[in-house]
Amino acid sequence: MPLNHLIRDGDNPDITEERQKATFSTEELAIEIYGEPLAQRRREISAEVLKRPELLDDCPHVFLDRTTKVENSMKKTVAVMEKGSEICDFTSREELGHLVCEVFGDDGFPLSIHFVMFLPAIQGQADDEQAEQWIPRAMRLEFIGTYAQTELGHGTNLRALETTATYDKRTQEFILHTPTVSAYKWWPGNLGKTANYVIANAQLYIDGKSHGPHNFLVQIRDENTHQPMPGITVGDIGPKFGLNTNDNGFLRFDHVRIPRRNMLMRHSKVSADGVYSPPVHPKLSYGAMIFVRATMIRMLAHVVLKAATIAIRYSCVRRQGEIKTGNGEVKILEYQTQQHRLFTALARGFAYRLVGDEVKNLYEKIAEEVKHGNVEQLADLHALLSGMKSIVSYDSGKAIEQCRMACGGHGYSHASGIPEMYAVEIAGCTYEGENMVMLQQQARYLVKGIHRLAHGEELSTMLQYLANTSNNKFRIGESGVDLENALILALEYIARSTIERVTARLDSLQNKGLSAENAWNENAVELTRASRTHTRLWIARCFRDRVHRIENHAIRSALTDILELFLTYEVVDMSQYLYQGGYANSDQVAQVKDAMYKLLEKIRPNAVSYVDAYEVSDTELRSVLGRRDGNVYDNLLKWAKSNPLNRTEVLPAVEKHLMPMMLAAKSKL
Ligand SMILES: CCCCCCCCC/C=C/C(=O)SCCNC(=O)CCNC(=O)[C@H](O)C(C)(C)COP(=O)(O)OP(=O)(O)OC[C@H]1O[C@@H](n2cnc3c(N)ncnc32)[C@H](O)[C@@H]1OP(=O)(O)O
Ligand SMILES: Cc1cc2nc3c(=O)[nH]c(=O)nc-3n(C[C@H](O)[C@H](O)[C@H](O)COP(=O)(O)OP(=O)(O)OC[C@H]3O[C@@H](n4cnc5c(N)ncnc54)[C@H](O)[C@@H]3O)c2cc1C
Repeated sequence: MPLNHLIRDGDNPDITEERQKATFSTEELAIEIYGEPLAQRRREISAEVLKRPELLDDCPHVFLDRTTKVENSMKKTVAVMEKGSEICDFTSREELGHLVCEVFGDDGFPLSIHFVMFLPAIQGQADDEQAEQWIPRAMRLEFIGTYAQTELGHGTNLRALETTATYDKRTQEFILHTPTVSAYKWWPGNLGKTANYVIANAQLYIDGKSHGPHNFLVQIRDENTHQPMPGITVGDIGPKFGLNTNDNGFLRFDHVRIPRRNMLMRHSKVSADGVYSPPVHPKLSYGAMIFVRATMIRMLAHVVLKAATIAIRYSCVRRQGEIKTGNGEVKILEYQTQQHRLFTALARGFAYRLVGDEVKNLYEKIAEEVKHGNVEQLADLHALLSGMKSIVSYDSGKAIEQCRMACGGHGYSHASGIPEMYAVEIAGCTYEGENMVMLQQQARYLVKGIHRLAHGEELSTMLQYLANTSNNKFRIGESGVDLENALILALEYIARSTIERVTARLDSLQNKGLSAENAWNENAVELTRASRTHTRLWIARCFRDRVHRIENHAIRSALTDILELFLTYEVVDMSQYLYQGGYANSDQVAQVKDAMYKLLEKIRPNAVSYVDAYEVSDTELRSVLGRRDGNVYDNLLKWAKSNPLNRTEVLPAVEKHLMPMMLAAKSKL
């Protein structure tokens, strides 16, 4: 009985051959990733979706124009709401998330920001009475909401947002106003044509005094007619690099009045007579961003694993060139270069996915404490998430792009599915805090860590490695030191030495009289590097600990290969830092590379089984190259023929423009 559960009759023999080579059970690995009940429920949900044409696309959605894409997703939203509860448990985020991926793919859908930001903002920042008033209605979808924070002129620097919310004691209302063009809200997802309500972030003014940005619930469209409310100007911002099914929008408030109790008042309050009570932590109104930064790690990893699924499966059915002349053309996955770009992407996908679970759990624990007023761990969480969202969004983007290029010309076609995945995923470098800015948020925390250490103060668990100054020599190959430990210690050294070096430079510039701000800006690139090395270490350690906890021996062994590949790749990628301070020599770095190349060979026979175990259905994958059955060429031809440009043999535009030109050219002879 083969260990890979996806073998079927009629599949491309080249892919069946791969599946027969599996050395671990793909079903058991799926259970390790998703947990037993969910792994099964995901399959059942996928099977149910296939039976319901109203949940499926009539044609590949990349052939549709934007208006039709938006309409299509609205139509499917209604079908999901009507029939979805027969298919999945709506109270389970995981089940619902899977259903959404099957039905909508990556490109957005009308309720995405309602569920990802609007509801979480209310859940975290509304007081109990407000939550009781708004959440049940929002959950029943009596209205749709979004999160409107970014403005035309400011997204990063929240303290400079221009929208105002001025308290009018006389009527006990806030007046929401957009004073300039640059103060238009710009970008919020599903704002353009869908949402009835927004959580608007605006500068709170009471008696002429500013209290900084706060969140307010504002109705922008009538619940019955969907017409903009008085004082509201709203619309879609136009096509984007990706996410074109999403109607990201613009919004202007013209002295819009809302009741006092529409300010979200769990943490900050304004009494009827205009007395302001500040929150226990000044950044609690940033809670919805913290939530998304925590959850986006897994979403981004999911996209990497989908791209890896496509490129690895395709690389087993694509034959091109010979390794040994006369022996016939090989599957392109036999090339070491192909394995290197794809298996490292696979390793990053698994690492980010499993570490993403840990981040989510940590977030949930700290969010619960914050809800009860304990903000002790908020700074640690903010620093961690600032680094995580930056590293995972950027390195996932690189991995997806490698998967795309590894598919050659067909990777450039939308038939591969990867261009859209890349366009959606890479937005993660920008939204929820532009990466360079977020890396610097984390760098502040790291620099503080070095200063605390110098003053003999206690460090948080996350930073304790900064005190390990005896780790100053690469121990690869030493007896009693296994590969994993040597690599983790090397990553610790890289992070510690980078953070120490940049902190020393900052301190020295300030000692010479430069202001703290200028010294910071002069070192900003190095500070972002310090953040990156720290976060990559944190991911590596967290991934290692997760793999070590696996009880099933065969699965632990399968994921240990992936872990070791991940660690060797990370160390090789950052090896220039190992030479600083003489930690390692070039022979030792060559040893790491050799270990990495051996791991590529070891992973090769299981490559298809690793991605099969991640279990993304063909419906969700929306890729001709990544089909489970490996029957790529016939289906590429079908896909091309179904393209609307091929509906007529002679395109009306050819008749109208080119033919007259050519006829005229002939008549001149
Ligand atoms: C895959 C398909 C998916 C598809 C799904 C797609 C969904 C996408 C939806 C996207 C939605 C959005 O983008 S919504 C909009 C998101 N916007 C953003 O993320 C804006 C980014 N900007 C910010 O977060 C802020 O402005 C930031 C850069 C942090 C600076 O804020 P401030 O100026 O207020 O604060 P600073 O002076 O820098 O910092 C003062 C102190 O506060 C701390 N601090 C700052 N933020 C903090 C926070 N959140 N929690 C705790 N502490 C915080 C700092 O560490 C400092 O600590 P000390 O050092 O100790 O003093
Ligand atoms: C797909 C997508 C969906 C979005 N959805 C929403 C949404 O639902 N709701 C919402 O409110 N917003 C949303 N946004 C907006 C998003 O949050 C912002 O675009 C993001 O926070 C970046 O801000 P910005 O556009 O002002 O970039 P800028 O801050 O203008 O960045 C431009 C450049 O300036 C640099 N820079 C800026 N400040 C600094 C600094 N202090 N130090 C160093 N460099 C700096 C940046 O690194 C970057 O290179 C979305 C954006 C996208 C792309």
